[in-house]
Amino acid sequence: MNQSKEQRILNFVLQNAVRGDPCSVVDTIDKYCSQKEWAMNVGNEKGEILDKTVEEVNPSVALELGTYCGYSAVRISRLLKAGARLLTVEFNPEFAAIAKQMIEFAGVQDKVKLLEGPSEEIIPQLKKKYEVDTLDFVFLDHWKDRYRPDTILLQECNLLRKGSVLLADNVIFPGAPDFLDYVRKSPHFQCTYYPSHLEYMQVEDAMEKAVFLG
Ligand SMILES: O=c1[nH]cnc2c(O)cc(-c3ccc(F)cc3)cc12
Ligand SMILES: [Mg+2]
Repeated sequence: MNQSKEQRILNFVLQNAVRGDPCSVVDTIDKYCSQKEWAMNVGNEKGEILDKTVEEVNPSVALELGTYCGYSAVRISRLLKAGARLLTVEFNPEFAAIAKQMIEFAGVQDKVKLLEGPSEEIIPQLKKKYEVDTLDFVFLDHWKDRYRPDTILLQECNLLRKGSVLLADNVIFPGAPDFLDYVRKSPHFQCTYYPSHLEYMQVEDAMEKAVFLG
């Protein structure tokens, strides 16, 4: 059975990156996806915006919606302080299986918990099943049509506190216009727009930061 693109990305990392070195895993994925096969990792340009936001927030508990191959899970978790954790949600079982191996190879498995299933089912379980009180940081990078409903669901589940930071990928391409409209019009969010480019391409894209005001 011929391999998936995601399996080829993982194999390239296993053969070319340094086990236990998250930066080498991130750099190796970027090398493969810029030179051989495009893939929907956040990439290095937007990844630097992600890094700066994570460093600014310095979260104890972070949530990622949309794990894919684990690129941003590795990127985020490499910046987390001792004892901090990242919960990452992936709906697609094939992607989750790849991400699990990627996370373990990078050596960040003790900081990352990979949750397989739809975000709308997992978010309501975070408090009781995953012992979350509130989330300090949320990276939205899953399906654009879920950004707005999942942001509302996070509020309904009391998972946000004054100062919780949401960062959304792809608000221009593929685009999440209903999410942008919602957070920018809501009195409960203070928004900042970060123009950038689609990963590995010269296409315009952007990230939106939305800080929950309580
Ligand atoms: O579906 C996506 N989830 C998360 N991130 C994405 C991302 O960064 C890019 C894209 C994407 C971009 C261009 C294209 F022609 C087709 C798909 C999709 C996702
Ligand atoms: Mg994305």
